[in-house]
Amino acid sequence: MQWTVVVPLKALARAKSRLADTAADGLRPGLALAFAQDTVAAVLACAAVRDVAVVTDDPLAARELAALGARIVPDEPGGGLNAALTHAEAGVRRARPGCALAALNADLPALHPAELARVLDAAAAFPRAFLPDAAGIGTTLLAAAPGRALRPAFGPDSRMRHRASGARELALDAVDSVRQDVDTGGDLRAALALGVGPRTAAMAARLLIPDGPAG
Ligand SMILES: Nc1nc2c(ncn2[C@@H]2O[C@H](COP(=O)(O)OP(=O)(O)OP(=O)(O)O)[C@@H](O)[C@H]2O)c(=O)[nH]1
Ligand SMILES: C=C(OP(=O)(O)O)C(=O)O
Repeated sequence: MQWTVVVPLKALARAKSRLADTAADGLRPGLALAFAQDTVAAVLACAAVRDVAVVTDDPLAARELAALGARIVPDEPGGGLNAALTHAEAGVRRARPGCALAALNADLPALHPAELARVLDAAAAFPRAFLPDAAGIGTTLLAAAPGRALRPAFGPDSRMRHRASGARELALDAVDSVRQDVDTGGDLRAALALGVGPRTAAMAARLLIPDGPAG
């Protein structure tokens, strides 16, 4: 099965507020963009992915991610993450009614295309499925089979809420790069230890965070 992946991205100036103690205000937008670029580049390199739509209102991010090959959907509702995803879902399904659709966070800088393919292949067996994040509280990926609505419930305790919504929780080994979202300085170190994409590695060097396995 070939997937359309929707990646939501907040305006960079407001993004990654929980990284305030790791990256100064002047560096955080660039760091959020680097995460999104490395995430989107890995999604585009995934054999199970047909195309990528980024839903965002950020002009710089839109330009940079379109240059990588993503389609940009304006965040017209302006009503937060789940409204943005549902809006993008409607547009994608208007254009291609029979597509399989997955929502994936933009803060997965260690994302490995082969691991994403394994998660999407596993999700294909269920009407709706999701992958919990590395912390075990949130969600990094929510998938809907052709003809099924995504019904996103991202946000606080989204693992519990996606489970309660009837989506199948995927229990997979060795997909750490798809689970490792970066919300805190500790998450960033964990992602660096997994191995991040080139833009995040360059930004981490500016933050003076050593790259490679955590000691
Ligand atoms: N298009 C869109 N994307 C959003 C919105 N809110 C969050 N996102 C994206 O959804 C994913 C999870 O976002 P959050 O954890 O809520 O926000 P964050 O910027 O990553 O981090 P914090 O500011 O620390 O909460 C990230 O990819 C965000 O960029 C929104 O209102 N619109
Ligand atoms: C929005 C979510 O992500 P984060 O962990 O980045 O808040 C979520 O897990 O539902």
